[in-house]
Amino acid sequence: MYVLFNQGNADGAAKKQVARPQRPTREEAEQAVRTLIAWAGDDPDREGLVDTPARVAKAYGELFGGYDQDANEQLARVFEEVGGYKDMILVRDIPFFSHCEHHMVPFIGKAHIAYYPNAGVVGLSKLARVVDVFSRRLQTQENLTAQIADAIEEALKPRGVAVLVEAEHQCMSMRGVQKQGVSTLTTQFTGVFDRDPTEQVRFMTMVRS
Ligand SMILES: Nc1nc2c(ncn2[C@@H]2O[C@H](COP(=O)(O)OP(=O)(O)OP(=O)(O)O)[C@@H](O)[C@H]2O)c(=O)[nH]1
Ligand SMILES: [Zn+2]
Repeated sequence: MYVLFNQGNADGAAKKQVARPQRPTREEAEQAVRTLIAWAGDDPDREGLVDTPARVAKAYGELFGGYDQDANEQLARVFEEVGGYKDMILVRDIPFFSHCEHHMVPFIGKAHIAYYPNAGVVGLSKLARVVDVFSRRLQTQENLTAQIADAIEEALKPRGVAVLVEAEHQCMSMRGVQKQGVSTLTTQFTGVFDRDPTEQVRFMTMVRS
C-alpha cells in the first residue's frame, strides 16, 4: 500500500508528490526490532531487552524525524532589511549525524554553508535546521549535500550557494573495510560559486581559517 507525500527540494525538484510505502504501525515496527534482536543472536524476551523494541521505535522518531519536516518551512522567513550587506554569509562547523542508506549505520560530521544574498537573508539557525531536516533521514553524503544546497537555492534565490560536508562513515570504520578516521568531503556549488573558481577558493579558505 502506497500513499502520496508532498516533497520539496529533494533531487532539486520543485514541490512534487512522491509515493512512499505507508508507514507500518508502531506494533509492527517493534515486532521488526524483536526480529532483528533474535537475528543478532540474542533473546528478545530476556529482562534487559523486553523494553528495547519500544525504545528503538521511539529513538527512530528522533533519528529519522527529518521525514516529517519540510526545509521550505524552515527557510520561509526572509529578512529583507540587511543594511546593504552584500558579501558572503558563511555558517561553518554545523555538526550533524545521519545514517547511510546502504547499511543504516551512522555517518557523523560537519556541514559548512555559505551564500551570497540577493533580496534577503534567513536566520542563521535556519541553515542548521535545514541540515537537520535532511540529515535525519536515510542518506548518502552526496544527496545530503545536494539537498541542502537545493533547498537554500530554491528558498532564497541567492547569487550563489556553497555547501561543504565532511563526515566519517561508521560503515567504513566499524565494519566492512574497517578503516578508522577516514573523512569524506563533498561539495555543491551554485551561481557565482559554480561559475567562478576564485569564489570556491575564498569559501574554502574561510571554512578552514
Ligand atoms: N557514494 C557513497 N557511498 C557510500 C555512502 N555511504 C556508504 N557508502 C558505500 O556504499 C557502498 C555499498 O557497497 P556494497 O558493495 O553494495 O555493500 P557492502 O558489501 O556492504 O560494501 P562494503 O562496505 O565495502 O563491505 C560501500 O562502498 C560504502 O562505503 C555515501 O554516502 N556515499
Ligand atoms: Zn554504509
